[in-house]
Amino acid sequence: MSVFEWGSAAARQGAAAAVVLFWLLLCISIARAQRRARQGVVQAAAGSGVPVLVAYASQTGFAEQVARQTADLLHTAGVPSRLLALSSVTADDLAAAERALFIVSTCGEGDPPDNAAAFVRRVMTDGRTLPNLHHGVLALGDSEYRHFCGFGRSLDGWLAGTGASPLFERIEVDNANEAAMAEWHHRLSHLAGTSDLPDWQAPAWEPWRLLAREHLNPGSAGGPTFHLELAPSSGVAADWRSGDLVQVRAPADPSRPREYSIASIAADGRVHLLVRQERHPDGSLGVASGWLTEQAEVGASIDLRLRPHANFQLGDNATRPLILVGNGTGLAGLRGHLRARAAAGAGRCWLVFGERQGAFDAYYRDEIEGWLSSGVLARADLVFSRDTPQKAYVQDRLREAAADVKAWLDDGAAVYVCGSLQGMAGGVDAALTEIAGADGVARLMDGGRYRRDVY
Ligand SMILES: Cc1cc2nc3c(=O)[nH]c(=O)nc-3n(C[C@H](O)[C@H](O)[C@H](O)COP(=O)(O)O)c2cc1C
Repeated sequence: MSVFEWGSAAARQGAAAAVVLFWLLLCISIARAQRRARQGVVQAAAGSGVPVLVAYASQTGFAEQVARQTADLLHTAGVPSRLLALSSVTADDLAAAERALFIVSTCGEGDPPDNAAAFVRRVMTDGRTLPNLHHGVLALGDSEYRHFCGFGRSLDGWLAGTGASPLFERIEVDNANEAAMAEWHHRLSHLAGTSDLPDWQAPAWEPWRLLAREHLNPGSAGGPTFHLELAPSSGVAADWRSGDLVQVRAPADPSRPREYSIASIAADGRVHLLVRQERHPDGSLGVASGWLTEQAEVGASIDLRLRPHANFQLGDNATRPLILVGNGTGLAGLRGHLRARAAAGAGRCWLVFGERQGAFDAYYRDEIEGWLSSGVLARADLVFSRDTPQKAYVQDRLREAAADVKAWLDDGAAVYVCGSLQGMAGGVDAALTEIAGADGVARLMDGGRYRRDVY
């Protein structure tokens, strides 16, 4: 073997050893990186003991119900969680959380629910980055609206901009669609590290009996409006708070339940509803309103379930003065509160109600007059738009009575608005903003003194 050959063999062996060493180092570093990545995923899934933040923004209670059930399921699987209304989530909460689930609906026209307004104003403009946060978004909506899941989408976009990492792609739920809810359940199982979570339980439908129905406005220029009374067929007393809703399942379209505000209190023993009969341009009846007001006979069995509506209950406002504002069938939710106040015998109330013609559309007139004489109502303004040459609406009456509205608010009154989203809710909001200022309205909203059930 020549020196050259020996040298060349040694060089070859050295080179081979270097390649093997390099390859070994590469393998070790790949294995470490994979282990780190695996740990990261496992940590994001199983967590490090920091509770999972479950935040909800809900207008009529569905998102809140799903959020509660989500927190319960995580708890069952041994994953600690912290359930908060989005309105009370701060930027610090998000910075401290490692994992957060957002369950948010959309209302108005692609807008956030009222109880998300403070979060949008304070946190979504904070400019903070959240690189340590892993998040999941369940966006609840209804594809019949133009801005489907508008708020869920903008929240998700904002989270992406903060540098937070999605645990999974945003799930959009169209009108409580079961497949999307099953997907959410699947994601929760993954997050909890178990395939064994109890099933997702939609609240059960109960048979109720239609006991009475009265047409309240024959001769009106508006659609026929009915007072209905229902009781559980089981005979077992049902329980709810004033402000709550019912969902009704009509036989012609069981997949799309419709919601109605309850116009009575549990002590009445019956759910009262105020239902306008809808008619489509082709003359056909609305599916649920037609069923309730015409097709179902008195005595018929109606599938119904009660739905708590925390945003519209009296809650902390139980003894505050109340300004109750609404139009049309929105009187239902306000009547529930007035009956609750009559039963409790506490607090001043002022009703501002709008409809078309006093001669036909003054629903529950005797009861309202009774409340005025017994003192349950300190004041009632019934505003009939077609009775005066200058059409006037509830928002106009609030403006005319601005000094009194201000005095009531200064006395700590809460404002409850029930009825049409189109026209009325925006008009009332604008009038209140003129009277109390934008900051004043924001303070009312943040303090839970401005509640809306609008549709
Ligand atoms: C007045 C009103 C406005 C709504 N606007 C929208 C909308 O713009 N886009 C949408 O996807 N869903 C819209 N929805 C549907 C709700 O987001 C959907 O019913 C959701 O399940 C309600 O959840 P919540 O009870 O937690 O508020 C609206 C519902 C109501 C009552």
